[in-house]
Amino acid sequence: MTLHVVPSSTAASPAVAVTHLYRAYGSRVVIENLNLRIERGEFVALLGESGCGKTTLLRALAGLDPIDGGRIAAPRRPAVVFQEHRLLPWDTLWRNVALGLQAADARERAAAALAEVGLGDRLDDWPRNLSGGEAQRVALARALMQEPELLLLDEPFAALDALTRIRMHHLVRELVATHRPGVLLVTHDVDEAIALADRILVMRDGRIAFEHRTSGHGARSIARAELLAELGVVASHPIPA
Ligand SMILES: Nc1ncnc2c1ncn2[C@@H]1O[C@H](COP(=O)(O)OP(=O)(O)OP(=O)(O)O)[C@@H](O)[C@H]1O
Repeated sequence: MTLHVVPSSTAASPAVAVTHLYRAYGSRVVIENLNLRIERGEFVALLGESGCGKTTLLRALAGLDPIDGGRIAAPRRPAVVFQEHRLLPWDTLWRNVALGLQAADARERAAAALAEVGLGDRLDDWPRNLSGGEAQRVALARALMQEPELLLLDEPFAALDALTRIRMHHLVRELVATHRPGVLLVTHDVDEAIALADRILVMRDGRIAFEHRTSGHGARSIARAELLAELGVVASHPIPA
């Protein structure tokens, strides 16, 4: 438990640079010599079998867990959106988004962030009145308030119904195009990764074992087959088209 997230300096620096990362729980090594660089404005998705260490990596990048070796260089503390919204039930939506910000314009800034996610008319509403999709919109607004250089998304759409998930995909693409943070999305959904990411990583044996750059629709079906094979999902009975 030695090194941790250290600030990186120049404007040209990436959203995050990870070198030789190592993390173990007792004798169980989960991350070993992992290297990863995400540029600002770049959308990266991380796939991998259950238990391969995706959440462990994300929590280390977020500064929520210690690391046992290597280096994580980030210009600023990353913002995180989890699968569950983690809103405070006793605070109104704008106060949840403002995160205790004491500035005189805190309400105004929270209102702008909520407007960006389509909830500009719900400032004084309460988390209990939100649908699952709306709650995740508020969680995204709260993350954007931090003006992150790196946005970490830990399966934020997994609990949503299919249509809401597609709407959220459009929204998150828009927000990333506007604010240009680097993004790391942990997901189990190969199609979600293909729909959203510029670059898809597969984690295995504690490191990044495979990398795919998405480019245009023609390449997407190839990418899907390739990614499923990397994830060890091989159809013994191909589904007819
Ligand atoms: N606090 C902990 N103490 C001990 N072992 C842990 C702890 N957290 C995670 N692990 C172990 O580390 C490994 C990686 O877990 P992690 O949650 O990072 O995997 P994951 O890829 O995110 O899995 P999933 O896709 O199922 O969420 C697992 O074997 C898990 O049991």
